[in-house]
Amino acid sequence: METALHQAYQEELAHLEQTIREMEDHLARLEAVPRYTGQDVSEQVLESIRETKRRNLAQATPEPYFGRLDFQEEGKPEPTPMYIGKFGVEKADSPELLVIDWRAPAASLFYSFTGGRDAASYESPDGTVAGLVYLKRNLVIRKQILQRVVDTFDRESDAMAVTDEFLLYRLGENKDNKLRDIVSTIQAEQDAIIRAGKNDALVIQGVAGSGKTTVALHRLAFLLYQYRDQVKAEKMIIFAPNRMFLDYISGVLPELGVGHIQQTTFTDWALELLEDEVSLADSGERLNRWFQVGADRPAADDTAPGRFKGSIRYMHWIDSMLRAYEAQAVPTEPFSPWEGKKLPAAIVKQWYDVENKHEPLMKRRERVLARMKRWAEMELDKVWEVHLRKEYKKKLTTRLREYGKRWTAYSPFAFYKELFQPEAEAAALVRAGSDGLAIPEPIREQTRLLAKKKMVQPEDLAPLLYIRERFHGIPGDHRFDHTVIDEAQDFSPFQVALLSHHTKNGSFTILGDLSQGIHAYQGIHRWEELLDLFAPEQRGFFTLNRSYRSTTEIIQFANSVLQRAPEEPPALAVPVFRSGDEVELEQVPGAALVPRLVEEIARFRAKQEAGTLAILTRTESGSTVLHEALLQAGCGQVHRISSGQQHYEGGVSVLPVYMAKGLEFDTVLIVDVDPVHYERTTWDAKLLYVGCTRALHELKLFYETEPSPLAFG
Ligand SMILES: Nc1ncnc2c1ncn2[C@@H]1O[C@H](COP(=O)(O)OP(=O)(O)OP(=O)(O)O)[C@@H](O)[C@H]1O
Repeated sequence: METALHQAYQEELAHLEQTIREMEDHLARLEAVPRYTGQDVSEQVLESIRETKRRNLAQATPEPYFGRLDFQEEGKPEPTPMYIGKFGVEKADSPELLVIDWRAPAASLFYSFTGGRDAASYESPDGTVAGLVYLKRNLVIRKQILQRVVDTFDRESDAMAVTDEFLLYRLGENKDNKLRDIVSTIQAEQDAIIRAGKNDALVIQGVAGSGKTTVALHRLAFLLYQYRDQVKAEKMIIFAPNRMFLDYISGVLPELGVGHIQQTTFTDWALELLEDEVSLADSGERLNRWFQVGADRPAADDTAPGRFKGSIRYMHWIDSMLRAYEAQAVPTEPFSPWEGKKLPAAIVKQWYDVENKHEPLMKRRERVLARMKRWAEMELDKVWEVHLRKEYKKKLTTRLREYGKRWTAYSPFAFYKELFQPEAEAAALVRAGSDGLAIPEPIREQTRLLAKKKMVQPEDLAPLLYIRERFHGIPGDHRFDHTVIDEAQDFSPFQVALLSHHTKNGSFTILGDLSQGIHAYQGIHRWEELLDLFAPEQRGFFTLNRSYRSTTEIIQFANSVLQRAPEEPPALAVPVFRSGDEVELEQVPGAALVPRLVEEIARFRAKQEAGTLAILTRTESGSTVLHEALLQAGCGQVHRISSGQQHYEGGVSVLPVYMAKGLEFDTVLIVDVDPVHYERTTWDAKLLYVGCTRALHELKLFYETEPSPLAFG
């Protein structure tokens, strides 16, 4: 065994040296060709090909590949080794490949092959390619140095079967403050999602730590490779829950050689499209209200403003209001540009209802008014008396302006605001098309009060954009080639329906976890709420149940939290077998908590590779107080993460548990795990579950007198 490993290492060392020599030689030759800056189109194309090769070679040389697969295609005399890396690299003087891009069809076998002696196959543009796998090997190369060779399958050896050894080695590493790519260890169930076709709306329910975010980012890189003639990076967009999270994931795409993909939050995107006509009511205050401890917390049912205004029923209500406006907008009197001349109202209506029917509402208005002007000018040309013509022209301008005023042009916000006014006009609109939906009085009142200050809540943004779309349309070139929605359990059906209008061909990756639905006052409660927005043949539903982030002990503990909740959990995470320390639930009297945490931080910092540690509090005010106390206790640099945070610094952080969603830390310490802060409710169970599943290697929970019923018993 030892000898075999040694031989494999020597063989790979020689191959690596040879590959690097060839790559460096190739790069030197390309660098020697002077950059073409002239106007000849074919020369420009050749230069751009050379430039891509230069870039790929420069990016690939430090770590040219991470995997090797020996595959004997049916009909071929012997197996051929394929080396798989982040970037495809050709030989200098032939189109033969030194390294295959991980996204290429042949490379898919490296991920989908999970062992066994039977024939394996992959799909290529020319059809299915079948054959036998002889060897699957993982290689770790850092800065051109071969660090590790691990065979996960060897047909020649009886001792070997596919194991997770290499995956476990990668998972055991400490993390810094950024999410990383996983190209070398993508698992078969993740690969199926990454390589799914472009024109499907994929909805992925994945347990905490199952790699949803990571998989979505790899999928973008795949789509850009596979459909390079149809999709452009700058036409793809990722929606993430907050700016700090965007900062946290910002490293993955550049690592995969992909740039220029738009990354935003729904709020930022919407406010920009609305040209900042409105501002958002204080989001920190809103979070504090929803995440407060005790009986005053509002119910997260369908009457919660976010659920109500995020529903498709509400979208239909807005629709009916727009229809009412459409029906009533055109003045009913004829247009008279001057005495004695009339354009019958029926003709104006005909121009509006028939000729411009397919235009958005405000464009229709503009077009009809322009048409009326043209009609009047033509009539004016028939007037021969010069003095009358002059007089009529003046009148025409004034009367057209007055007519235009009677035909109200709204901005999206002005229109939306009207819908909540008790006054006559809104009442008329309501009568004309309310479709029976009664807006609960508290919601109406709150919307009205905020609107007076030109403010809205996050759940008003989708309706506002919807109105904007109906008023002005969405230009074709403003639509996205692909849209990713991360933490989609916090999105409303209205938001997703709206985004589907902004996305070509229903090309979506929508991912989330219902067990982490801690914003249930605005998000979905079942995936069907989103799936039903897409035609059955155009959607796909995937589940990821294996959790890669945390140790077995942590996952088992987190699962037990969900199981102690009153409601049955949707799906429990299955840990990858990576064992670590037991989860600790520790009683610490109030005054002793800060010294105890200081001790934990010191112990953590003393480790060779310290990584990241988070202390999770139940509320934002709790983290402010604790952060201050830790600083007072001389704990050194500790970051406090609050809502509105832009960057994630790593190191030691104190934050409310709901802000930790999507992030991960080597060590997690959760305080106040008692019956007051974490009651036996489904909601609190989800919160505590989110907290526990942030930990990669170590999890400790603290309580003062009695542990939370969700953590014990
Ligand atoms: N195939 C894999 N190989 C190595 N690491 C992986 C793999 N899949 C996931 N991971 C790691 O697991 C961790 C969790 O990944 P990620 O944050 O994408 O999961 P998630 O499902 O979005 O999590 P959550 O819902 O809890 O926020 C990351 O550290 C990621 O690198």
